[in-house]
Amino acid sequence: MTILRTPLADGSARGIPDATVARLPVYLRALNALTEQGVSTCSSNDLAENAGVNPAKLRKDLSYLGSYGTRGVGYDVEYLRYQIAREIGQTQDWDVVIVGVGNLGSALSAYQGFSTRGIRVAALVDADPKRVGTTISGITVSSLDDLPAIVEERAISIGIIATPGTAAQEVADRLVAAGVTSILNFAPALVQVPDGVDVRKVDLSIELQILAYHEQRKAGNDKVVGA
Ligand SMILES: NC(=O)c1ccc[n+]([C@@H]2O[C@H](COP(=O)([O-])OP(=O)(O)OC[C@H]3O[C@@H](n4cnc5c(N)ncnc54)[C@H](O)[C@@H]3O)[C@@H](O)[C@H]2O)c1
Repeated sequence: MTILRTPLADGSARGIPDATVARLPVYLRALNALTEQGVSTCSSNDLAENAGVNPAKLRKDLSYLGSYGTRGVGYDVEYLRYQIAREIGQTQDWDVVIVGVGNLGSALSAYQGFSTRGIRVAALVDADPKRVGTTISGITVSSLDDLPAIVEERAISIGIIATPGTAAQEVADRLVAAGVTSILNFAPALVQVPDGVDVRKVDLSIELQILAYHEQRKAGNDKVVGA
């Protein structure tokens, strides 16, 4: 039996390209589904099909983890789940703080799907005195001034910005000063952070614009076909 092992580039998550890291949760979801179906081993083709990616891309992605496929047998589903979960930090729970609990922040705090990914909304913070002290999704909203104490007490390293764009930089600065080292920014503003702090920006309007672009092209193509 030949064990196929590809060594890690540098043995750390930093050695894995961002695009691969972004696909790892998709593989994990596909592996979870296979486990639920009672499947214990799977080929890269099966896993790729379940994950909706090209098999060559999947094999390349898994090679960054040190792929543990067995020739003729495939991947051990349970072990691969463990490997991916470990790589993306899902073997431990991560407490996050949401800053800005208006429409979006409240909705995010109520979302049940984070917990299955090891993400726990541990604290809610807002600048509006009318919101501070209220309870949303079972969590009492704290004042922005309490952010350093909250981050320290709960050992929070991830913060979500759901404030208006005009407040985003100030909030990012406060999160970083409090000790947060990863930020998910929903506000429509770019924020500057020091080295060592990771920021990811989510912009649903850009995603929708991309779909609108494809719709426009489809409509254009239809015209050409129909002409
Ligand atoms: N990225 C996306 O895809 C996406 C989608 C929807 C909304 N948004 C953005 O998310 C943000 C929130 O949207 P919303 O509809 O929830 O707005 P909202 O007005 O309902 O809520 C904003 C909240 O932020 C609080 N806030 C303002 N300044 C603050 C500060 N300095 N510190 C802490 N809290 C502060 C306000 O008190 C309020 O509770 C906006 O910037 C909006 O543009 C992004």
